[in-house]
Amino acid sequence: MSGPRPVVISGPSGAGKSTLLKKLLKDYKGVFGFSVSHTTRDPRPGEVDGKDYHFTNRKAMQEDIDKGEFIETDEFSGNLYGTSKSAVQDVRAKGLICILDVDIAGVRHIKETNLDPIYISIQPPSIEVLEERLRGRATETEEKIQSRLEEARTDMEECNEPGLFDIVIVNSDLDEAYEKLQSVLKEFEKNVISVMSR
Ligand SMILES: Nc1ncnc2c1ncn2[C@@H]1O[C@H](COP(=O)(O)OP(=O)(O)OP(=O)(O)O)[C@@H](O)[C@H]1O
Ligand SMILES: Nc1nc2c(ncn2[C@@H]2O[C@H](COP(=O)(O)O)[C@@H](O)[C@H]2O)c(=O)[nH]1
Repeated sequence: MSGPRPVVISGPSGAGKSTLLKKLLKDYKGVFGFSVSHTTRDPRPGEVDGKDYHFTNRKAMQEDIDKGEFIETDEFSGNLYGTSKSAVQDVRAKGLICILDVDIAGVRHIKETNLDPIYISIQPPSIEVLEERLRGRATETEEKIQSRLEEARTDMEECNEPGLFDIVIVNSDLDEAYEKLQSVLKEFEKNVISVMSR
């Protein structure tokens, strides 16, 4: 694919990916665009269909998967998630750098495609802090918190696997993590340095 390299952001649920991405997308309007994933989970209060996710059901999503409309999909904590080809194309058609937020299985699936993105993992400082953040967000049932923590343990172990990520950013202090994210993007996306530095 031509154009600037997309950016894949991954990391445990609750590590702070959306918080960092929302800030980046707001601060760099006209530079980055978000690939809106599909999911079968219910919307959280404040989430907007078509902006945060394309909220769907399993039958409809499976039909679209069978038609070959997805780059990658994964089952995460009891729900299906996936990146459609059109989600990425829509962003790229606008000339924006496409940002994808996917779990670690999604990272592995994308590695088998020709997308050729930059891979960034956002990690929490510890599983205890992650649990506090997930509980503090107050969006999950106890059962879902436990399932997300289980997925997180695997993610935290696997994120340092050689060659899997270009960079792992530990999100302890939000401002520091955001600084690091910006500097990593400026380094990798040399063609947009001037735009980002304005
Ligand atoms: N550095 C930080 N310090 C303290 N709290 C943080 C920090 N970063 C994020 N948070 C808070 O942690 C919670 C989880 O953050 P966020 O929703 O961005 O995580 P996420 O990685 O996008 O999770 P998910 O994958 O489930 O969407 C939010 O309530 C957010 O405000
Ligand atoms: N493989 C994919 N994973 C995705 C996609 N969109 C989001 N995600 C990941 O799901 C979990 C949970 O997200 P939440 O919004 O329910 O908290 C998180 O790790 C996301 O990164 C996708 O299209 N493909």
